[in-house]
Amino acid sequence: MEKFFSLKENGTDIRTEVMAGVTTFLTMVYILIVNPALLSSIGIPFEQVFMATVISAVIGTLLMGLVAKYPIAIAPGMGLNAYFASVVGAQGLSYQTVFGTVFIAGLLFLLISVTSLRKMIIDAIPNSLKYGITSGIGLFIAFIGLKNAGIVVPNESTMVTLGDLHQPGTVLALAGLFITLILMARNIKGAIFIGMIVTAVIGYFIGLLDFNGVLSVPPTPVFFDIDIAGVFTHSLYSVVFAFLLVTIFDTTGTLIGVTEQAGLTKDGKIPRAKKAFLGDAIATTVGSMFGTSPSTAYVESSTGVAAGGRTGLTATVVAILFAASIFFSPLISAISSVAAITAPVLIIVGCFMMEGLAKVNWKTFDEAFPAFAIILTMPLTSSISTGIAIGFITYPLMKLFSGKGKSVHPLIYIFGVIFLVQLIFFPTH
Ligand SMILES: Nc1nc2[nH]cnc2c(=O)[nH]1
Repeated sequence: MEKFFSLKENGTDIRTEVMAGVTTFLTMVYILIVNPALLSSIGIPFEQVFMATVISAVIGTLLMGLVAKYPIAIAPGMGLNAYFASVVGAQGLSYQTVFGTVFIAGLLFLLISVTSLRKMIIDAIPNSLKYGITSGIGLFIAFIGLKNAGIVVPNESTMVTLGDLHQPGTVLALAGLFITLILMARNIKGAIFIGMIVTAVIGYFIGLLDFNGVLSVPPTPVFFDIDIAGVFTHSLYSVVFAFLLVTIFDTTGTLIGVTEQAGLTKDGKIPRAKKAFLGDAIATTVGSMFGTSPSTAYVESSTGVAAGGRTGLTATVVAILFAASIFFSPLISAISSVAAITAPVLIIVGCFMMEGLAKVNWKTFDEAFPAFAIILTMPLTSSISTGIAIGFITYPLMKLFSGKGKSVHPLIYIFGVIFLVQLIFFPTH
């Protein structure tokens, strides 16, 4: 094991790596609760999503640990699951058809990962768009958290307003949010997970949470409940594109951030980037076949790195813990059914995703405005793909008008025209 993971070379040992793996697992295990909660709200059977979430997290994270050998975990991303749900709800599409879009995005991602297109796309996309998109998703999921908790409600004249803070569910969500924030401010490992459990215990005693047991035989996974032809009959190309772009940007940004933090980059580059991308692409494709939205490298991996994790052993430990979770479906199912328990997580993870805004050059207006336009429109239109489109349209336009048109990669102009045509003539979600 020492040799396989080059533990000594990376200045680490088995004990540190195991502790780092446990830390990362504790910070991201909420996804096993929140992902089925979000996706079952649009009709996908809870147990199908639960098993699909475990399967994609285990496959993606194992590939990251054993093949790419990074202390980085992969699982279905927050934001993309919410976007998935909004596409199904808004257009009356079946979830099987939207799984078809994830499947095609996964295959394209596989193709891009093994060719030079990967580098070209990553190099061509400016920081304002890359980080604007991740941050916009952060606001988008935080808004969903606020709505689910009843903290923000519809209003005729202002569209949204503050909800009734006396409702039991809203009070529980606020209590859960503050408990988790206190744990995070105290740097407690697994603060999000512990916060959810404490909120669930309070919820149980005040009668908002019902559960029948903790352990059971794992549910049977559902395989290939998917409609690929529907993607073409409904022309869902912009949805495929949104899934594809977001997974590529998100994984790139997270890989750069976490490998830099771990001191694993070489001359500013990520060694074995191709293998890491392949891990994510495979997890996304397999996930769509079992029933979940696209997977991505998790920012929460930074907690394991902070605990000393430097090698693929950390990720392997995370994968083993995810695999062991399949026996806890009754407990997870009960917790997922109470929005007040999952809403604080959506709000807090939303904050994590805003981190990239620091990398946008706010002093240069033609860089700042496209990023601003993305983070403004994503939550307000409840659409990640609309936010991406607005970013890709405004960026080259701003550069052209400010006389810097030549500094923009031709690919961005092509994307800009495609998004403009799509937004005007084929508005999907
Ligand atoms: N980078 C990243 N980390 C996450 N953690 C939870 N969801 C996400 C996501 O969508 N992207």
